[in-house]
Amino acid sequence: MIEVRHLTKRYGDTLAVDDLNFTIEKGRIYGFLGPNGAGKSTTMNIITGYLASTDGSVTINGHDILEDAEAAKKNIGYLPELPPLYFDMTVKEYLAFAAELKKIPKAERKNQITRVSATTKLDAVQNRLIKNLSKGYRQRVGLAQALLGSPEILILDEPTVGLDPKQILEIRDLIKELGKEHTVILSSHILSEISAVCDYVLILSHGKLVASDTLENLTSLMQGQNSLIVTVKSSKEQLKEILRGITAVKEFHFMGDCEEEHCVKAEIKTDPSSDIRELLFYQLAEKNLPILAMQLVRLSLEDIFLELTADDQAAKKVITGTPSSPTENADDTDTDTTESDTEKGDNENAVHM
Ligand SMILES: Nc1ncnc2c1ncn2[C@@H]1O[C@H](COP(=O)(O)OP(=O)(O)OP(=O)(O)O)[C@@H](O)[C@H]1O
Repeated sequence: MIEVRHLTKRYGDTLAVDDLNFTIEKGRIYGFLGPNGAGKSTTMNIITGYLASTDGSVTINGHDILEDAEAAKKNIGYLPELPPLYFDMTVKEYLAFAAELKKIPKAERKNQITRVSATTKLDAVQNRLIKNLSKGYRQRVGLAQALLGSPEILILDEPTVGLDPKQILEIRDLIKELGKEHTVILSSHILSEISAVCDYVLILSHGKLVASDTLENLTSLMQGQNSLIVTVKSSKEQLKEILRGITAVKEFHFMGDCEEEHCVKAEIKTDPSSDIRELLFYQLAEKNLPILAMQLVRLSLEDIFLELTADDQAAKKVITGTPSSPTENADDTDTDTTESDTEKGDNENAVHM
């Protein structure tokens, strides 16, 4: 649907987009995520034909955005970070104006305006001046404008910036609805927004793509395994003996901050497909070793984002595509195979099975 190949953009000495390659497929909601200055807006402006690239190509449904701009742009509805609204127009006037600009045939304009107004719930404010609308409603007008011409793809640059919490939820729900009929690319630096709305995540850092995968795969790729933190009323030796007998346990280490007396706290890493909580409970119960706390830890998108966009990490880690290529993640894993009881740091006393 959209093919981005070797896309590069320089502003003078600033390399804003650095050899980007990715493909957008039909029917998904894509999250375009990255810290400020990562190159999200620049990439979106190039994909939508608002900005020329320094190098590389963007093809939309087979049409090159530079060589075949009109045909390519027909497939895209764009809501820029600052929507180009005319504040002295009413909603109805503005949508008529936008329909004309998009060269929608005159006979179809009225129907299309009625349709996009209903979708974005603008019916009640058709005759209001845009300057008198709330920011949430103005954003709906921007979305309605993007929907004119029934484009297959919607590109939304930070669509909830500056909205209040209620408006944010309304716009998110609207985007999810739109995702049923359109392929959506949504840029945001709000992680909860991407988690709540998107099926697929592209993470940019310093103009480079550092991750491209489903949210689910990203989590399991980054994590590689499940992590369980337990506090048990036992000695280290007793807990070690039990953990060594459970085949799904990949490694464990003792943590230094057990609050209770005569107890140990350990982090246990297991195969991602295994949940050892019940087995561990029964085995500890058999030995009369009470569990005081047990917590399954999963990586949040925030953890993944911070890891991938940390300056030194971005250069060396690239996660793309299927979950069957986790080797780039291997340097995450502590390969120390020696056993140690010292309680210095979390990874210094790791015991690998
Ligand atoms: N017109 C411009 N002239 C010079 N440098 C620019 C211009 N536009 C963007 N840049 C620079 O290019 C880099 C990428 O900017 P861009 O706006 O694409 O990032 P972004 O990820 O969208 O950030 P934000 O979330 O802050 O909008 C930044 O270093 C920015 O300062």
